[in-house]
Amino acid sequence: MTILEVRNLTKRYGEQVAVKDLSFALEEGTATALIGPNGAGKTTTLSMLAGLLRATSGSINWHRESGVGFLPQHPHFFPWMTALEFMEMAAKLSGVHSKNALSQSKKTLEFVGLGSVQNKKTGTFSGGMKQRLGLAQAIVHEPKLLLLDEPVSALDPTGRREIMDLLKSLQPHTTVLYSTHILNDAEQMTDQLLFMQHGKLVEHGSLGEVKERYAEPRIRIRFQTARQAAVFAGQVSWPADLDGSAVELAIEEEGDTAMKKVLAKLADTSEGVVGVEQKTATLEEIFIKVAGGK
Ligand SMILES: Nc1ncnc2c1ncn2[C@@H]1O[C@H](COP(=O)(O)OP(=O)(O)OP(=O)(O)O)[C@@H](O)[C@H]1O
Repeated sequence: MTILEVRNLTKRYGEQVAVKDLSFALEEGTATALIGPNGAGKTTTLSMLAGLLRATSGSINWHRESGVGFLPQHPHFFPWMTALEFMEMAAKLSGVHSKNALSQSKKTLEFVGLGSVQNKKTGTFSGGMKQRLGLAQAIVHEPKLLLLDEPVSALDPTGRREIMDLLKSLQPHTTVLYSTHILNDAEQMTDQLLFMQHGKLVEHGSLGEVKERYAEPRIRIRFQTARQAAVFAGQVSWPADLDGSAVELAIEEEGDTAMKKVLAKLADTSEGVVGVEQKTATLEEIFIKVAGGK
């Protein structure tokens, strides 16, 4: 079921078009990563979806009764409040009945790993703790749709992994749309990729679909020594790039065929092979290609 549908969404600031003719849909229970270079229009898009910014034109349709949670890129916490006080306030503002606000806040703080510091002032919190608190305030009312603007970009790798794991554990009950600069994280949790540039959607699809579109089939063969690699590169008829003691072959053939041919060639002539692998483009490589090419 489609939980949110965006059609021809546009936001102008005077002459500047921050978001242009953006259309996409979110299916219930899925995770969508919104990626794109600085200034692409990600924050503007999420702010319009969260209802904080009025669109210049276009439409946003979603089931309002399912509830929406929003984590802004730079959430503001009142430093003199304890985490629990802040959460109770956030819970009430999000429509949690006041008699349930305390218990719901405690439960959510526990869920994001802040249970033991619930009575500490938020002003004393580290970046990672603040990010967890930001996530907690976004989910305290158990929304069906969660919008997160750069939920992990300010964190170290451990913190990022923890937050991503928390987000994954919300699925499939929650539909998540999040922007990120950390493409490795986007690869970990995404059913759909939306790639924005200059306010426009320039690529979208599942991770597999996008990868396939940009895949340049290559086979990488690692040798014990650079000399062995060079000898092999000189013997093959395919385009070959040397990379230290490895050779990368660009072979434009269907799936297994290329690999079979390479293995046959290796069995014939080569010494010192320590590994053979089919390479697929990483999201980072695709990002650079898309961002550089348009
Ligand atoms: N209030 C504003 N007034 C004028 N222009 C704005 C305003 N807010 C954003 N913009 C412009 O709109 C464009 C999109 O900005 P936005 O913050 O949405 O990008 P972003 O993809 O979130 O970037 P980042 O990854 O750096 O957060 C940028 O060119 C920005 O300068």
